[in-house]
Amino acid sequence: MQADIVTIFPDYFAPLDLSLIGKARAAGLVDWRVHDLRAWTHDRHRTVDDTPYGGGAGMVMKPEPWGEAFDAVLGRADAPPTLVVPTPSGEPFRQATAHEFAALPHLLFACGRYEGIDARVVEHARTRMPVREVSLGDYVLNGGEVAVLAILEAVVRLLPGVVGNPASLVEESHSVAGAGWLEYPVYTKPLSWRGLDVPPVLLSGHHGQVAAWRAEQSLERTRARRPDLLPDTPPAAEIGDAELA
Ligand SMILES: COc1cccc(Cn2ccc3ccc(-c4cc(N)[nH]n4)cc32)c1
Repeated sequence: MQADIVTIFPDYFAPLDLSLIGKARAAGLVDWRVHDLRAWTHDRHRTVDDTPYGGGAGMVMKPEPWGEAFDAVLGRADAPPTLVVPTPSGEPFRQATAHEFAALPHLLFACGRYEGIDARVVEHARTRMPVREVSLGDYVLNGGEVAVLAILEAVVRLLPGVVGNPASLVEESHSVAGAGWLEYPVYTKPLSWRGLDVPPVLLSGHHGQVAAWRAEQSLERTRARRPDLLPDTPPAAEIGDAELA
């Protein structure tokens, strides 16, 4: 997979060379290039923003540098990349989205700042490449860089050969392979820690009983914390009331 990242804060992506994602790059499983948007400015102050038409607080990112940055990336690409634009108004980025992105050969990430990017940038981009505007959640960041770091980690770890034990990708929370329930609690040595013991079932050696316990734990957690993932099951509090009734 090839990823191009356009940002006014290229140093944000230095951490990518650490950890698993860095190893994936060294193994040739993914390559990314970080581009400073200001490379496509032509004024003395390397201006990337201006005041919003229609008034309002803050500044908006000018379209010209973005257009030239995309021209440069497209000009070097054999086929158009998919443009990924983090924004509070995007479609929710979920595990299923990560799987979709992991199947794509080339991603181009646009990291906005200020109050966002002039809308014509995405409008024009749609005439020459697929575009996905994605939100990481219902909260507002100051820019797209943190979102791209999260998206890249979620996507690259799904690439074949990146994660040591592919089986560990199957049981995960929100995994599309599983029921999409939340992760069950995990334990390791010591057996007892500060008066807290490992659940005995996990020491039983009965794989069926362990699997059943883990499924129940996942379901219980999902009901309590994410009833939205079980659309036809009311939240735990209501279940308690119903059982008491
Ligand atoms: C565009 O509308 C905005 C309204 C108020 C602030 C900002 C700040 N901002 C600039 C670029 C940018 C890119 C992504 C995000 C973002 C994504 C998620 N899930 N939360 N926040 C926020 C961004 C933008």
